[in-house]
Amino acid sequence: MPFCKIICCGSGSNRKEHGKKQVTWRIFSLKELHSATNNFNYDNKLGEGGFGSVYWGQLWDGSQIAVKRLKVWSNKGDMEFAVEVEILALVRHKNLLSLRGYCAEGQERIIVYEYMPNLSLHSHLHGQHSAECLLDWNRRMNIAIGSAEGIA
Ligand SMILES: Nc1ncnc2c1ncn2[C@@H]1O[C@H](COP(=O)(O)OP(=O)(O)OP(=O)(O)O)[C@@H](O)[C@H]1O
Repeated sequence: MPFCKIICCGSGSNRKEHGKKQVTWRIFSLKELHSATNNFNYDNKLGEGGFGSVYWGQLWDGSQIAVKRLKVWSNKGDMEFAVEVEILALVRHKNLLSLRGYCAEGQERIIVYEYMPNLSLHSHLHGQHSAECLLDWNRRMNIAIGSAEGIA
């Protein structure tokens, strides 16, 4: 899903706050992101998608971020990067992941998002947390409607 990252598991009150606050994005330096992620340390790795690896990081002000780093520079990767940044910079919705900014230095292409704790919806539906999570049909319907609202 290249440009519509849907928030699924953040805490309710934080999500509302983020929905109202018009958080603006900015350009990050590579140095700042190295420092925030402990040099893209393996221990900070949250996961991996088609674009590249995603790392947890913390900025100087204490705020937590998720840092997605393009694995190998290519025209296709560069295009995906531009599309995702452009769209996320334009849209703000409580059910969409907020863009914190990006970094484009040399061949590095990095997208910085707000950090979403509590793992992905996929892991709650089908992964290791599906047994303990107990999502009843009511909650599943609310998630489906919330996702549809975010996409719309
Ligand atoms: N903002 C975030 N906060 C917390 N974890 C995240 C965040 N973004 C991504 N992750 C973690 O990193 C993993 C990979 O994210 P990514 O967005 O690359 O996945 P994808 O949608 O499958 O990939 P792609 O669309 O690039 O093919 C996610 O499954 C999730 O565990």
